[in-house]
Amino acid sequence: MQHALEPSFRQSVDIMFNRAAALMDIPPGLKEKIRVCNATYTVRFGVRLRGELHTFTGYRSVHSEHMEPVKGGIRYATSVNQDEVEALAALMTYKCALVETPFGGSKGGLCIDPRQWEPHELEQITRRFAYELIKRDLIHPAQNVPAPDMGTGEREMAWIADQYRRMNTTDINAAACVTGKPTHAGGIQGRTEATGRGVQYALREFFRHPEDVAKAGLSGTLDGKRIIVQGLGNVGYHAAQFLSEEDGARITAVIERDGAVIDEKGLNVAALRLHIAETGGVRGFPGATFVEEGAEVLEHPCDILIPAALEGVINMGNAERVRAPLIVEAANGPVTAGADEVLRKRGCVIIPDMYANAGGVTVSYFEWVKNLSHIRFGRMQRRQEEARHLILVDELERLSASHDLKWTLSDGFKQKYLRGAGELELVRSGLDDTMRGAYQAMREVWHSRQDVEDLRVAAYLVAIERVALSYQSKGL
Ligand SMILES: NC(=O)c1ccc[n+]([C@@H]2O[C@H](COP(=O)([O-])OP(=O)(O)OC[C@H]3O[C@@H](n4cnc5c(N)ncnc54)[C@H](O)[C@@H]3O)[C@@H](O)[C@H]2O)c1
Repeated sequence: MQHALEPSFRQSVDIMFNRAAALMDIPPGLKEKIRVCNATYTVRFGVRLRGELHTFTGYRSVHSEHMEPVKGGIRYATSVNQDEVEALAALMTYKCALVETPFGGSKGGLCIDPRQWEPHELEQITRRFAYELIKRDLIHPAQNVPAPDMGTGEREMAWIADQYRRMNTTDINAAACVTGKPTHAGGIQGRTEATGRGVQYALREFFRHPEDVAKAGLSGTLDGKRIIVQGLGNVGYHAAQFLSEEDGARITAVIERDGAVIDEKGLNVAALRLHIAETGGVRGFPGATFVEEGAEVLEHPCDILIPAALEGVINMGNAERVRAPLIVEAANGPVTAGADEVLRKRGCVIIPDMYANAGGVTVSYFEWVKNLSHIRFGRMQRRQEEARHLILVDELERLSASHDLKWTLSDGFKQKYLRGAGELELVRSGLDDTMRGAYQAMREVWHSRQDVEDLRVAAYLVAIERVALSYQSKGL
């Protein structure tokens, strides 16, 4: 997706890293150690399908093991290559450090168009790929824990978990070898929508700071804001759905593979998703204007642009024409280093990928912890809550009796307080807390240092500092 003369995705990430690292007082050798990708494993394997042997190429990169396990999704797309996987693995290191999930960075990919294969064929391919990675501890609960990314979801994660279990029958922590599993197979509630939910929480947090909103030339709240979304997949769909349903934003355009649909009054996101599932694209969605050249819609006027599909879509070829004052990088690397500079000079505010899409890894962390603890997430907390509220209820009843008050506590009241927090509530509040905390960390750097121009450099500064501290305290 990069513009022909631009650096590659990995080089683009390096340029962004170096821009931040240049402002830091850490030894050059350590900066270099943090920047480079530790190792990339390439595998080519054959699977007999439809009477023929098909060879597939896959990768698993480990960017940084300053903390283990390392963490990062597995992508299925024909465009997957080593450069891309290494760039994505690097972003995982910085993302995990920024939101303080105790993981190093990793990423995997398989060169495949998943739409060309039947589910049972995909299962065979996924199990074979997983076998290759498990054999080398590149999938392992204590060493390397994948998750879904573009082209994969809970179905693929369930196959990977089962493959690991078959190959490690005595590992009691087998379920923690991968996150993003279905809830009935060791997953956690709220993981599927977590990245989109995180995008919503990131935007909410941004709009809680009028000073930051003004930097983008905007004002007010999310209510009524015009949003363009590219990619109505897992991340884009949930972000668009939550922002329109719960925050009053208008999704004025959606860009997909086959083109874009526009409706200034606001698209019905759920109906559009259904239309895509039924027809394979956005073309023909009732009541909306269809544009064949979808990418051009990235340049349409709006308040917020949310690229949620591929890297490099905002590049030197179109950056000058992108009119959104605020860009939220729901995808990884949607803005190239060159475009980043152009947009920055024009005053566009970018909420960077390593923060904006960190909701997925945050809730993956909760799932991993749940799997390792072998306790339903929220159960311990619920017991504590119950104990606290029982004391409260007792106290209130005692007080009302001792003061001869003419009321007693209703059963409904008692129920409400005795219910405690369920899994989904805990996941959501944990995610919200994480997104708020990480924003505050970035914001403090952004506002307190004259030499920090934007949120991206602020995010890198926070992340690199934490990784450096981890390496320094361990010794290399
Ligand atoms: N899934 C996660 O939890 C997660 C977490 C963090 C970051 N991300 C990042 O978010 C992005 C999207 O991931 P996802 O999981 O939503 O993938 P997905 O496969 O669920 O959805 C991707 C969507 O983009 C669309 N698309 C593909 N090519 C396009 C093009 N050229 N123009 C317009 N639309 C196009 C696809 O049709 C699909 O609807 C990726 O950059 C990924 O790395 C995903």
